[in-house]
Amino acid sequence: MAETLHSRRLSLDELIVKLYEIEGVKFGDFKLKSGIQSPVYFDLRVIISYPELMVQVSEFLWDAASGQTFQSVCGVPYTALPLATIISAKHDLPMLIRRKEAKDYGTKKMIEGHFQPGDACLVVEDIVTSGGSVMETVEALSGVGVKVTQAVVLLDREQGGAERLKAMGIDLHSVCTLTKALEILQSAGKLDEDMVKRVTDFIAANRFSPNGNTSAVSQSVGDGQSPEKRTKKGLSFGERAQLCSNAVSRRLFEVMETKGSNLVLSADVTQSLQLLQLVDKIGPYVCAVKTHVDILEDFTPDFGTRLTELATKHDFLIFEDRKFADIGNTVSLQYEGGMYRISDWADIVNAHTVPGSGVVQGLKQVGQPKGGACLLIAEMSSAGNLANADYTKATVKMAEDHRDFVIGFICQSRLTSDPTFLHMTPGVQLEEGRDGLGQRYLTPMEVINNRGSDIIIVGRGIIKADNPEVAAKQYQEAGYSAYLSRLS
Ligand SMILES: O=c1ccn([C@@H]2O[C@H](COP(=O)(O)O)[C@@H](O)[C@H]2O)c(=O)[nH]1
Repeated sequence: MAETLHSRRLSLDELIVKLYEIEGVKFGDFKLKSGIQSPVYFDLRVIISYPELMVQVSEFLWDAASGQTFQSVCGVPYTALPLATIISAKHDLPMLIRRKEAKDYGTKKMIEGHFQPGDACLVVEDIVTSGGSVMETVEALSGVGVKVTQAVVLLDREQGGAERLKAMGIDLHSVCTLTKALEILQSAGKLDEDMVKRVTDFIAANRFSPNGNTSAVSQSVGDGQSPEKRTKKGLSFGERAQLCSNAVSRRLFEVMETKGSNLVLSADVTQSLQLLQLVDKIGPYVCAVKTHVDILEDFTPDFGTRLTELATKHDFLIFEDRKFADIGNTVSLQYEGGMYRISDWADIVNAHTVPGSGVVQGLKQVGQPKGGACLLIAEMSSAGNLANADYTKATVKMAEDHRDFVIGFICQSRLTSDPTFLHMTPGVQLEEGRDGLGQRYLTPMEVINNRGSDIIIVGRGIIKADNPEVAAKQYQEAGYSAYLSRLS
């Protein structure tokens, strides 16, 4: 009878060669999601077709995490889910599953499985690059009170992920590093010296800093520029998506990149049907739709579901501009309950910071388990508003202190160089000007290119146009070309 993998533990060298043979790792020229050209590409999803190999990988992972104590194990979806399942079954360690969906309607939870608050959980991942996916899972677990201080990965690409996780208090144990894998594959005659050098150079030039700051991310390969020049131009929305540990900001950046839109429609109309019809027309041009649900004269409980269906149809996020501004307990009730049940359908809400950080804590308690996120109002567009420089600075600090739930700002200019924070600016029209009630308008070019914001929020410039769809297209183009000119 042929020897099966079950009958004998593979050595690390054998494991890496096997992964190469099943094309879990490939060498050549690959365009990554971020647009970067890479000489190496990992697709460890293929291991699900090799059950015996999956068992071997799981045992390596288990050994790499040995010596730690956990009450549960949780795989980063999707590739690491079967690996965590095998560890759970073989070592009688209860498993938790993190739902990958950023949103949760109704009763579904973000974390499935039984646990006690304060339980320690081992997070399992197949590959770590920036550490973003591990952090996403850690945050979902932390949101329900499960502690994570240890994570284990099959392959560490050595691009700064371990350091970023360390900065968040998580020790990353790896079965193999990319350097070691290259060494093994070269000795096994699978790679020549030239390819090993190409990959090593690529990794050295593409590292993430522990805090994800733009200045420390050098993406010099692929466009022939020096890291310094590239840094000055800033990162693309796609590159910033990869740095986000919050699922909502990551998704928003991805939608912006994919749809070529940094336009948010402010759907300030007073009839539900009018709003839904408007959104159905404008949906293709926007990355998010902003609502003021309390101005609807005919609100019914199915409003959220209908808007959510349109969000799925046109691939945008929903931002309820509720501007919470009360003590934590009250805002948590306002967010979750009442007749609007905002936390059931809005991906993003926002808050004034005047009550202090309790407002964020109250919102986080409700929103985080449901996959929601929050923007802080750091500056306003209206004439004579009281948000002075100190207030704005304190707001930025509050966002930094709650970066697991706060994803950015409502503001009039860029407030921080941290590429994971989103900057959204209202008070935008194609011509500068004012309305009769103190609203001040800047142009997309001024807001995005000159002031460094990311997103334009446009209401009446679209809604009151003769043809809102044509206007939305114009704003989409104006906003996105201002962003592209900032990058070039
Ligand atoms: O500082 C702020 C904060 C929020 N808004 C909101 O944005 C829209 C702007 O609508 P326009 O018709 O484009 O003027 C509106 O919903 C405001 O509540 C803001 O304008 N300024």
